[in-house]
Amino acid sequence: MLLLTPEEMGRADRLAAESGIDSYGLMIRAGHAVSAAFLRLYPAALRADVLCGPGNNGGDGYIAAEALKQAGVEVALFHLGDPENLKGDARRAFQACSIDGKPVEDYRPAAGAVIIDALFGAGLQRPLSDALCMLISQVNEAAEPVIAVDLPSGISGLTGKVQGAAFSAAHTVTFMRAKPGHFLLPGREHCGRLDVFDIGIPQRILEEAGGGHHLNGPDLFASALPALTASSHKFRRGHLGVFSGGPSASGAARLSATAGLRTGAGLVTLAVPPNAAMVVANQVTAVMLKAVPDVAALDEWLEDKRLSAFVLGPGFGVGEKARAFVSALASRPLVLDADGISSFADEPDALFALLSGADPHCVLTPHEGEFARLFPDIAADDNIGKPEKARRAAERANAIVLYKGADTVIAAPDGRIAINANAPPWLATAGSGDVLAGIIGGLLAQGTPAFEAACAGAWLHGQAAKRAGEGLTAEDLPNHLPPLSGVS
Ligand SMILES: NC(=O)C1=CN([C@@H]2O[C@H](COP(=O)(O)OP(=O)(O)OC[C@H]3O[C@@H](n4cnc5c(N)ncnc54)[C@H](O)[C@@H]3O)[C@@H](O)[C@H]2O)[C@@H](O)CC1
Ligand SMILES: Nc1ncnc2c1ncn2[C@@H]1O[C@H](COP(=O)(O)OP(=O)(O)O)[C@@H](O)[C@H]1O
Ligand SMILES: [K+]
Repeated sequence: MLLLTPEEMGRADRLAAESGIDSYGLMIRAGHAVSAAFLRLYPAALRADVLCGPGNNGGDGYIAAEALKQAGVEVALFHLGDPENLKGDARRAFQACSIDGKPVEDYRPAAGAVIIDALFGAGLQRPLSDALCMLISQVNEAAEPVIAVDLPSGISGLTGKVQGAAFSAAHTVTFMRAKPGHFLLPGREHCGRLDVFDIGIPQRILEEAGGGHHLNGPDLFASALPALTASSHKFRRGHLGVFSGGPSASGAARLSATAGLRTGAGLVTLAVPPNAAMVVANQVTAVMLKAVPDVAALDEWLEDKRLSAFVLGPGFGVGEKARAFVSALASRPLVLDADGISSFADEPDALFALLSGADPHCVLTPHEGEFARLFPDIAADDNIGKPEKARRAAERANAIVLYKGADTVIAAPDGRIAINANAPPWLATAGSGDVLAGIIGGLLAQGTPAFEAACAGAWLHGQAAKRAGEGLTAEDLPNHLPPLSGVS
């Protein structure tokens, strides 16, 4: 699903105005969506406390306040700054509002009221003042429900970051399209339940204004998933190679291998150091085994062109052997995870050189610590959010970067960005990342392009976790993957 950044939403606004759409009409519909949400969600509320800011977010608030008054609700109105300074549509909305307001400095939360937060939305530009931070923390502590207009004030719609302080809303009402900040952390947690209302901007304008950011879901990858046909044969379903660590460190690679097989790879082979062969042989059945002691053996194995993708990293061990193996694998579809990433901490440029020059066919799957090892300067840049960090990393590495976390972001060197939001918190369990690497490897092996494989992998991983339920362990995940033929 297309997401719009605040800047893109502003562009959509301008394009809508240029095409003859009445911008005040948009504001009226936005304000009415907010008042309707209040009436639907809180029919027993004693009062609506509407807090209006100095821009169009405040304008939506004035429209909502008047509509609630007309519906018979007791409304208390508070404004930030002098409302006589309001401009454009917000000024018109203020003038059309028949409620006398007070300065927001006078506001004290009271029991039984529902707060409508119309202080700042897409136009938030800098951290909030100390006085506003204090007000917001009082409201959050009072724990009366907050309905946020567009975004909880204090949350950046671009990055999801808190600018000083932010309301913890029970509901957020936004318009036309959600923004990245609704799904990125900590923004997602401040939004409560998110409702997106259509206020009448045509789809073609939204598509012209936006394009980079998407919410991850089947619309991004379903058409690129492998489809089974009557003539399918295991050799046509791809052969995934997964590299294992030594005898005491093979569990992670076994998890990846099982996940790759469950995702539909026709064949999966665990490549093991010879001293791990017996241990691993005792643990696997459908997954095959091959002793690959060194790079010479790997080069020989790679002559088999039916091997169509690889996973390297889970439990592999950090060091020279990993770097040498990656060097041999760099031109093939590859998921580089965990130790495979950390092995390049001292020389990330060596990895980027290996991956440069071809169509991106490698998926890097760092968690926060691994990301900082490969991209220390990007990780340390506090001025940008997670999607931009992932995008810059993808561009630098010429690879798909799947930046893990509760708000996993997938980015491609060409600028495509997907934010994944279907993962339940119980996915934070040992070995779940190894399963994710295997799912993506299984898709790469079947010919799914790298960006789509990474997006599908993150989404399928989240769905499997939901289906397995709370208390799952990583071993449960492959058994709960949804059938690919049902993904649409
Ligand atoms: N298509 C759309 O996008 C529509 C948007 N509407 C509303 O318009 C809003 C965006 O309006 P604006 O662009 O006017 O932006 P906002 O109303 O979010 O905020 C802009 C105002 O806040 C001030 N400001 C920014 N950060 C501040 C800070 N930290 N401390 C104090 N003041 C600060 C700015 O100087 C400016 O006056 C949306 O969030 C939405 O609620 C609706 O009216 C309907 C249509
Ligand atoms: N709070 C959370 N909510 C949802 N998913 C999470 C959360 N924390 C981590 N995850 C996901 O769980 C997986 C953990 O992977 P990783 O950090 O590599 O752990 P491990 O090495 O133990 O497998 C990632 O896919 C990550 O996105
Ligand atoms: K708001």
